[in-house]
Amino acid sequence: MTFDRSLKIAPSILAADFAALGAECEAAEAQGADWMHLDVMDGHYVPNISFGPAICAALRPHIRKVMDVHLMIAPVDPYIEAFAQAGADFITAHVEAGPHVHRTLQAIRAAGCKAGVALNPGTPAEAVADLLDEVDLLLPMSVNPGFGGQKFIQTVVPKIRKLRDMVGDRPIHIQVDGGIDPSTAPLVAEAGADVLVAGSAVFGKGSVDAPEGYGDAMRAIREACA
Ligand SMILES: O=C(CO)[C@@H](O)[C@H](O)COP(=O)(O)O
Ligand SMILES: [Fe+2]
Repeated sequence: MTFDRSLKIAPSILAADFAALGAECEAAEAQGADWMHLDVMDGHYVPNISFGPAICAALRPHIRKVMDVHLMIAPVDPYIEAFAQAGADFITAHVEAGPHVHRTLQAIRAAGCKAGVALNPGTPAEAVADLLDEVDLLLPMSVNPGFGGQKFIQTVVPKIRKLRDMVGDRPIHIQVDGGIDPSTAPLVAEAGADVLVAGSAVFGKGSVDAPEGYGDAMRAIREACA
């Protein structure tokens, strides 16, 4: 199958109604979401706690498309199998989260998942230069991880360009996460990102009872990038 470098929108359920997560995932997909982004936070690597593998497993039957799990946890390795068992398609770990990133990425692939590596806004693109053979996805963060609804950090734009050059023809997705909305999306898409994570810009615009707002929000992002 040819590698899909077209623009994809991955709503982050961090901004969804936690009391109705299954219905929220179904609503977002019905309204045009390409991937579903699940933010796992441990209160240690980041100063917030969200949910773990049990919630991901419970959501799997409600997600027909790509289940994209963003791990903001340290350590990572002891939990890879649990997220793979939960049904993750992509598992992304932070390059800053441990000393043996190669081992982590290889373990993700060995567990049958696609492997992603995330970089915090203060981490240079070069930090992943020696990892390109081990990854299916690069995630330069456009906010410091831990919370939704933060302001987009502009320095991610030249970093995306640099990562795009480094990737060349390799089948590696470039995902961006944090503060993505119709005003910031075109900047990152033009720089070379193909997967745009958006939390508040999608789930903040509707509800399970009024899901058309999600569709309008995703259309606005796509149109801004066209
Ligand atoms: O990983 C994270 C935050 O750490 C994200 O996935 C957020 O959930 C994005 O939220 P918005 O900035 O789009 O509201
Ligand atoms: Fe995320």
